[in-house]
Amino acid sequence: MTKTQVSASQPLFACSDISLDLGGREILRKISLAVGPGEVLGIIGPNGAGKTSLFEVLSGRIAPKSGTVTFRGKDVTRLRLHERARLGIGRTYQTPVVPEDLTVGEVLKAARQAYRPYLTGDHAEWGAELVRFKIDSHKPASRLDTLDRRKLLLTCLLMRHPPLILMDEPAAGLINSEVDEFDDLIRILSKEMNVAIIIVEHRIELLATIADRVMVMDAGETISEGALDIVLNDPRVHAAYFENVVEGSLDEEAA
Ligand SMILES: Nc1ncnc2c1ncn2[C@@H]1O[C@H](COP(=O)(O)OP(=O)(O)OP(=O)(O)O)[C@@H](O)[C@H]1O
Repeated sequence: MTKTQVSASQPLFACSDISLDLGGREILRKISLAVGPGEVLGIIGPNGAGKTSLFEVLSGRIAPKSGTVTFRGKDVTRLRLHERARLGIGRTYQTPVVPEDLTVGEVLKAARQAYRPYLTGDHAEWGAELVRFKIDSHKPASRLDTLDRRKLLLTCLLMRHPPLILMDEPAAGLINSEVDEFDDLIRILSKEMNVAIIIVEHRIELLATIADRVMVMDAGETISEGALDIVLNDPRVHAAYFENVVEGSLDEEAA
């Protein structure tokens, strides 16, 4: 049985007909998706397409106007962010915001104690090792650079072995050598540790190596979905990009 068949018959995580209004505007319209264990779904789309708003709904930060979100067959649409996090729905953000007043050790301790029963220091060390984060317990989190902020937050996430991670542009703000390290980690999580990943990512070359499927959004709707090479040749995808970004950039990225 292929991963696609698994996600179609028995998804780990899914949403169905999600619609969302914000500020009196329709932001999302009838979005549906599903992923199975270890499957990677890439989400692309021009600026303002609704990708981050969809993550707000999937992670539980914003309730949709209509539609359902399910995890392991259970309806979690009305569960809040921390309740979904406890179930194993992890999320990373475009901007890695850390608690400015806490030290690295205090952040890790708070993350361990957010779960019942409490996670141990071993769990934290395991997560840190996985992302190659050198724990300096007394260092204020506010003094970490972008890479280490991302690593600290991922350590907090990974220490509880989430079966699903929603990643919103995980390499934003990193320099090239740091990006490579992160891309390797994403591969390990999905391909070796069977973590399902839904990733908003503009870099076509990364999606070409990690994504099992890609979904393209524009103006709050899904306009194409399937294998990367298929969606990149979809006339609707070209139309969406050519109307929104510098002409030819999608072709250049795909080349
Ligand atoms: N709180 C809000 N109130 C009103 N409109 C909002 C709100 N948050 C987002 N929007 C609008 O929703 C639309 C989708 O925004 P969103 O950030 O989800 O898009 P995106 O695809 O993630 O874009 P980008 O690639 O630039 O991050 C945009 O037009 C944005 O202005």
